[in-house]
Amino acid sequence: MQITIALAKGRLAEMAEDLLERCGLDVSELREDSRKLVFYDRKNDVRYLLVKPTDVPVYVDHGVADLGVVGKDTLLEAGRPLYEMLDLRYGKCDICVAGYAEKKRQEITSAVTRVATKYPRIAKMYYQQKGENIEIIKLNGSIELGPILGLSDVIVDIVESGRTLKENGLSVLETVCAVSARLVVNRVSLKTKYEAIAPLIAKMKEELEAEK
Ligand SMILES: Nc1ncnc2c1ncn2[C@@H]1O[C@H](COP(=O)(O)OP(=O)(O)OP(=O)(O)O)[C@@H](O)[C@H]1O
Ligand SMILES: O=P(O)(O)OC[C@H]1O[C@H](OP(=O)(O)OP(=O)(O)O)[C@H](O)[C@@H]1O
Repeated sequence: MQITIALAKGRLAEMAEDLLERCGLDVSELREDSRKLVFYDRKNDVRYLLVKPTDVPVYVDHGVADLGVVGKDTLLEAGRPLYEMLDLRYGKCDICVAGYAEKKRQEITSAVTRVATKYPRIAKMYYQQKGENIEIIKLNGSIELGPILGLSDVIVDIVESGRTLKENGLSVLETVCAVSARLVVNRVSLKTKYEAIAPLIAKMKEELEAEK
């Protein structure tokens, strides 16, 4: 029974390949420098799709992929009804509210806090919880520019080392949540392909335990 795994391209790809390899899967096709988007491990009857991180939850939710590997940030933002099976413990970072430190923040004059972010859903949920009214300004990258250019008061973005913030004169003001890569499964696939999926999840769990 073939299973399809959607993998996020970019930062998280290599670590996902390493983990799959340690679980006995053949990822050699994935490691080839090609422009292909679909890869196979024919021996283990696994098909891999290499897609944009934000598209991983889409493929898994639609059942085109049975499993997916993607960051918790992307999952929260997608808000799709997937089963999150494992915390893979790599790709670690935080989602934070960042901006100018207190002194400069007092200079903010806008009535409603303007929040620049690539994560409108997460930002909305976070401020709703706090009972604060905000205006979201959706950006797709270089989010730190928001407060610098006065486009926004703060940002909600990923912080890993903190270097980008520091080099742009900004600081973490609040931590929204911790992020790491997760294994997600389509709800129907978990039932219909249980015999193929369960051993793979068990093996991944074993590998992650051995790492501790
Ligand atoms: N320093 C970091 N910056 C951004 N993402 C990080 C960082 N550290 C870990 N991650 C994780 O890696 C994922 C982002 O990977 P990547 O940067 O390849 O994609 P992206 O820039 O969001 O995608 P796209 O190419 O679609 O813009 C995030 O969703 C997050 O889970
Ligand atoms: O705390 P740090 O280690 O500096 O990492 C955080 C930075 O990395 C990410 O940007 P990315 O490199 O994905 O570029 P982007 O601005 O295009 O999103 C994120 O949006 C921050 O800007």
